Amino acid sequence: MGTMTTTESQSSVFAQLDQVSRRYRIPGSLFRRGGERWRTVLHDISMPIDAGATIALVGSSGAGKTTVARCLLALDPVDEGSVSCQGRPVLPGSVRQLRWFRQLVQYVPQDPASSLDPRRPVRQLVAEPLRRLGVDGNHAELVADALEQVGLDPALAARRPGEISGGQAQRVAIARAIVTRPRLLIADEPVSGLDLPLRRQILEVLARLHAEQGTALLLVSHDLAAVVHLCQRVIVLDQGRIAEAGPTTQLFSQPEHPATRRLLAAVPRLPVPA
Ligand SMILES: Nc1ncnc2c1ncn2[C@@H]1O[C@H](COP(=O)(O)OP(=O)(O)OP(=O)(O)O)[C@@H](O)[C@H]1O
Repeated sequence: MGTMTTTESQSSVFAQLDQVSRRYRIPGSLFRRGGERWRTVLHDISMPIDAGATIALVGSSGAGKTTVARCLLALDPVDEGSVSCQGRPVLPGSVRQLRWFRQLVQYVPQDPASSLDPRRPVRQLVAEPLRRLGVDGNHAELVADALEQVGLDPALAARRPGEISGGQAQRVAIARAIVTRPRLLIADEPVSGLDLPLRRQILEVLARLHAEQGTALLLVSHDLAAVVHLCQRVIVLDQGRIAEAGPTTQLFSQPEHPATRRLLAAVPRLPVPA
């Protein structure tokens, strides 16, 4: 690595967290003698994401996965370190300041179906990022294209969230996230709470997006089978630190860190080559 020039080492990195720490003030602690108390939930996280990569972020509940995603999305500020995309710093800011970044990096939040405004038809819900970010082009065509990519019947565009199924709503949320044609999609537990056939459908949508559009994926998931199916690399978080990271097959067949072993022990029949 030491022999790499700066240009070479940066050429394939699309976005990254560099030595990021994040902490929260412990509620009520303002009134304690001796000042405020803080709890650090991310410690020194460095995470380069190459263009077109498929990366899973795994770890037990509370390990810090969603916080990493929110820092990377500039939804949360970082207390130390930095976030960048295409070599430009990314700081929480106004829609106008972050317009370039929001077009490139999109998010499917946890439980996306509940984040859809029930009063609006699918067509408007999917078009919303185009309007908000002031994206040029024919919005109706971009919406139709996004709906097609997630395998939704164009006839659904006129319906409201209450008139579609849970799996369809999940796909609407993904369509809304990909309508700006992002280069990185961050999906937080996109298949949790879905039954097996729906899980497969959603994973296929994400796999196709990567295969056909070259979109990089960062998947936050407890579902290690989904991780094996979709992601080339895995990052294991444990108590706010990176415990272990590497290619999925290698990491899951020869886990070194106890946190990785614990995760694997909870899934007896993971389809990983020995
Ligand atoms: N707004 C907040 N204020 C204080 N503490 C927070 C806040 N958000 C998260 N935390 C704490 O940060 C830690 C990491 O939370 P985070 O949601 O990132 O974990 P996670 O790995 O995504 O968990 P899960 O798998 O349960 O979603 C947890 O201990 C959580 O309680």
